[in-house]
Amino acid sequence: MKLLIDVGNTRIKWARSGSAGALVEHGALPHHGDPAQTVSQLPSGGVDAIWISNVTGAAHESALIEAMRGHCSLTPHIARSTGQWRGLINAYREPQRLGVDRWLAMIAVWHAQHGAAVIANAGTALTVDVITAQGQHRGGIIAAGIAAQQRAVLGATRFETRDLNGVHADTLGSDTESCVQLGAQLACAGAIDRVATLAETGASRWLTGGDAEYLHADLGADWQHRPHLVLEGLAALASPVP
Ligand SMILES: Nc1ncnc2c1ncn2[C@@H]1O[C@H](COP(=O)(O)OP(=O)(O)OP(=O)(O)O)[C@@H](O)[C@H]1O
Ligand SMILES: CC(C)(CO)[C@@H](O)C(=O)NCCC(=O)O
Repeated sequence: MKLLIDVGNTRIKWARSGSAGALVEHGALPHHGDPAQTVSQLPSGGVDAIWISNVTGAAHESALIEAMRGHCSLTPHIARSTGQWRGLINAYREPQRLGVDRWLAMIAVWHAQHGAAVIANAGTALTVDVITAQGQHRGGIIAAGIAAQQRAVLGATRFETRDLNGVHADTLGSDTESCVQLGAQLACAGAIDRVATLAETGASRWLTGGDAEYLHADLGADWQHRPHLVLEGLAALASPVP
């Protein structure tokens, strides 16, 4: 059994996968800035390999490796962005600078279907990437995610707001909180839609990340909500070459 771990800026998502690569169990935990401490809480029974995607930097990576050695007596494989993977070509001139979570989400989609695609990851940050039918990554965008959009507007202005938790706006806002909420939500949905116009006609559309479910309603039925794309990409990377 493999233990797959996606360390994001806010949360750790994890799953276990069997020999066929399917995810059989999964979960998510906030790490409060200390991912190494948090991974020590993950289930370790029956695990014979560990694969990690980490976007929190080199210092956390070293701590994560040590934590997993202590927790499972295994040295984890650390996923890296590379120039190509089984016909998928990275658009970055310096491929290793592409966030590994973006690369893994693209790998998951390319592994599932060799075709043109738009992949949006709505997490702490929002990223959207485009690949062609030939597997060429055209590039993408990085923007603030919904919560970061809200913090940005509240930090740059002086109006008073009440608690934004639990505020959901599905029509134009009629108080400060719903206006701020809808502004952040539509900034993300609008950016995703705009990037999608740059993709080939007929490109499949994929949505992942902690805010994906929430954005799905704004984006429409041609977007597939796949909550675990980064973990699916880790499972594909860990799979033997066919
Ligand atoms: N139970 C939850 N706890 C915390 N955030 C949640 C939860 N459910 C949904 N979210 C939303 O998910 C967002 C974080 O998404 P996700 O976990 O995909 O990000 P991340 O992987 O940590 O970030 P990134 O990939 O940008 O580094 C939060 O901003 C929040 O709006
Ligand atoms: C943009 C995030 C934070 C999204 O998780 C991550 O993919 C990352 O740290 N990327 C590195 C910068 C880049 O992708 O160009």
